[in-house]
Amino acid sequence: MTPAARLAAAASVLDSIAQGRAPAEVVLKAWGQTNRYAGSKDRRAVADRVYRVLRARGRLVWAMGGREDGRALVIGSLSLIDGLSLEEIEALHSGDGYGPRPLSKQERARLTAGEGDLPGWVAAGLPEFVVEDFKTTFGDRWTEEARELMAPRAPIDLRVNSARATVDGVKGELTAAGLTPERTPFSTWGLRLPSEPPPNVQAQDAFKAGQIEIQDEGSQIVTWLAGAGIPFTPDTIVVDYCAGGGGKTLALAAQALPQAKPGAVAPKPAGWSPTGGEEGAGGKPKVELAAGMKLIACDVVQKRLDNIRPRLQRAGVSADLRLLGQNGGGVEDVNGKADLVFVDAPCSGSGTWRRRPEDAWRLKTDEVERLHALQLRILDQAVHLVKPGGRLVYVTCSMLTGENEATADAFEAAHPGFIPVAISDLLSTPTLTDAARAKLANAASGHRLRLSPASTNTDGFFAAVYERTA
Ligand SMILES: C[S@@+](CC[C@H](N)C(=O)[O-])C[C@H]1O[C@@H](n2cnc3c(N)ncnc32)[C@H](O)[C@@H]1O
Repeated sequence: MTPAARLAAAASVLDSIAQGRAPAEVVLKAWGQTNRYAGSKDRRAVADRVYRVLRARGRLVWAMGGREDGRALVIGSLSLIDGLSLEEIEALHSGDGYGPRPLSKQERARLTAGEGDLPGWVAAGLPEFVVEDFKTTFGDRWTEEARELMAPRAPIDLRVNSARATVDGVKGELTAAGLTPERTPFSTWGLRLPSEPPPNVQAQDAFKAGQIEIQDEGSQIVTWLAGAGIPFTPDTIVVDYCAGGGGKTLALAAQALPQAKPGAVAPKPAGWSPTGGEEGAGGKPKVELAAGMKLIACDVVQKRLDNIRPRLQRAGVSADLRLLGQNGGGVEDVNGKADLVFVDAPCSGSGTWRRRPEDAWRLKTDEVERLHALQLRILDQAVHLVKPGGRLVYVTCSMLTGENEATADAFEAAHPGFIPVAISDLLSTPTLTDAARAKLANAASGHRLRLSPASTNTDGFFAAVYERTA
């Protein structure tokens, strides 16, 4: 493909992203599959342009006079991001071959007009209502938080399944496979890979053998805090109330598993083979949860629960998967019995915008209000499961007050029987490093904690921890 044809392709992919709800990654993959003439370098170039545009979208829309179509955004990006002159941009828009048609008079005028004084939210690259929220939450730090939230090249974090392997063992294995893993600073079971070149984690033997899962360190941290100090015995009941893809279900389970010894050869699931084999389908897990610890993973979407099953098998753990009704029906037998109820509530996902910048422009204020109401409804249902003296943990991967502090405030007002548990009381868990203890003790506000790309180099997370008193 010519450079011009790649630009035309990027514009059309951007239009498809804007018209639907699918992640940019999925749209790009579909484009590659239907345009077989595009080689790997073409696909890389198109993806690179698309992501550069998505990260700078606010500024580009502003520069192009409010136009939001892919063509306008690509033209704007050539000027504002690549720094090309008008002549160079015109040369790429000759209309020849599969390249984009020549610039219109208006487009030329926009490119020569200059940016002028940008409003703060445009410069920050986030929707206006988000910037207002950030100013209130982060004060002077808001620009740094905004910049890092939309910054490219978020690392790929792995959680080592400590029942199957040691962190150093996996680190050595991945290094031998040509990757460059480093230990994560805060999770003792974490490894971090650079995002470039993109590592194919699923192709690694360690992944196929259930030794690693892709999980952001922030997600690991909130799960470690949730499980901190919970005595995992045969009578312990842990409920992952919004299990979704099962990432935190697996991490909750991992805390109850006996750990692999350093230097030990990691056990592989039955049926495991280096090519993937059938470990997910037929493999009988060799490692079981600490005898009898009961893990219940719930969701309102059956397909999500179905997708957890092979992950559980690969990791060698078991869980009771329960489909909930919208009113929370389906777990009545657990009422008042759970030691830990983990509510990783549906949210805007704004904590992951560095990985999915397209979502920033899809979010509207009324959606945040809808999510806030849903989060409260889910918490109202989940509280019934917690036993007296048991723990409730509310988590989001959101950066927004409306889904974090506002939801926690409303929950606390409605449920005085749930008292705050200070984050500082949970930091001694061996799954956190000393660096984490120092950092999180500072970052916490009593029983509430925020993590973010700028403050902890993780995705954005919020956690609030409670104990049921009566
Ligand atoms: C943020 S996701 C969970 C992600 C998951 N914990 C993980 O780590 O992969 C929220 C999940 O809550 C589920 N959900 C939505 N409404 C619910 C409800 N009323 N009760 C329980 N789960 C619900 C959604 O289907 C979604 O899978």
